[in-house]
Amino acid sequence: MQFQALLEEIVATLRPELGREGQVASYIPALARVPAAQFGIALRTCDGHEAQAGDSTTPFSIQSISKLFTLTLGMREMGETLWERIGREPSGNPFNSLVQLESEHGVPRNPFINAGAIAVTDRLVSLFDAKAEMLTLLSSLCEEPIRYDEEVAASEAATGFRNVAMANFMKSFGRIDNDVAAVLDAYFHHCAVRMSCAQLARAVGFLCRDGVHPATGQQLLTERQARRVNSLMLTCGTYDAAGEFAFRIGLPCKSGVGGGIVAVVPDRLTLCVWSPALESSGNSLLGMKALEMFTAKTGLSIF
Ligand SMILES: NC(=O)CC[C@H](N)C(=O)O
Repeated sequence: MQFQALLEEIVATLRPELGREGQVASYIPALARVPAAQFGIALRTCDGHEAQAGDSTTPFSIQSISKLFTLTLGMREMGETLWERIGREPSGNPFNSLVQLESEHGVPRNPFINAGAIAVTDRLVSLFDAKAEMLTLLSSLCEEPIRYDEEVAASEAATGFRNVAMANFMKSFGRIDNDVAAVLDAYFHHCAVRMSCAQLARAVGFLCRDGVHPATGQQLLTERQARRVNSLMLTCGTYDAAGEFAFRIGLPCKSGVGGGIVAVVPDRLTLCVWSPALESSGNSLLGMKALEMFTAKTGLSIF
């Protein structure tokens, strides 16, 4: 299949729509300054062929896409015990909602909402330097150094009132072991990783290869764990728009409020789209359109 030509066609079709609809995330001041009129797309097949178009090498804030890698580290280190403190059900609520936490005794619905990622991060902080470990994993998957955007991390720390509330609330139920400030410092940094579409398409490659690290050939997750990450992406990866994503796109996806979305076609390829303007649930508007075009034109879907 001519993926390069297809990605160029998608960029050419959607470019005229840039800046017309949606809003750049404004609740994190450092993200509010990102110019909306940018759009990139990149893919990598399981056997290592890459294609990319538009602003595919421009680094952006990966935000909640980091929750995928936080979960990967948690599953790799803890196996089944990870699920003692985190559920596996879609929340049907915004990613930063607190409402279910009270009646559900501080156990977040899933690892892909903020509360869930904070709970997984707490487990990682108990094991190692979670900030360093994240960069080690991402740099190894991308085969080049990956770094934090300290300005974004500081901006989140200064304004992340809901995340502070959530972490303290979970701590009050005895669900957070470590100092809340230390857990949030790691969480905010993870959200503030800077990567491009091309790097992200490569970094999630293990999810279309049954958990095998694309560069080293090592088993990062077991085949069963990789399948489970994909199923969680489908049901929970795009917050309260997960149903809409399954309906329109039909692929496991994980989004972030920086405007990036990664998607997996199991056993075939991984892709990443980026455009900063978001719809009301916090997913990239043009990113969703691009993925919809991609699946419509290729017929690739898990259904
Ligand atoms: N959906 C997102 O990308 C949210 C991540 C953001 N850093 C937050 O904690 O609010």
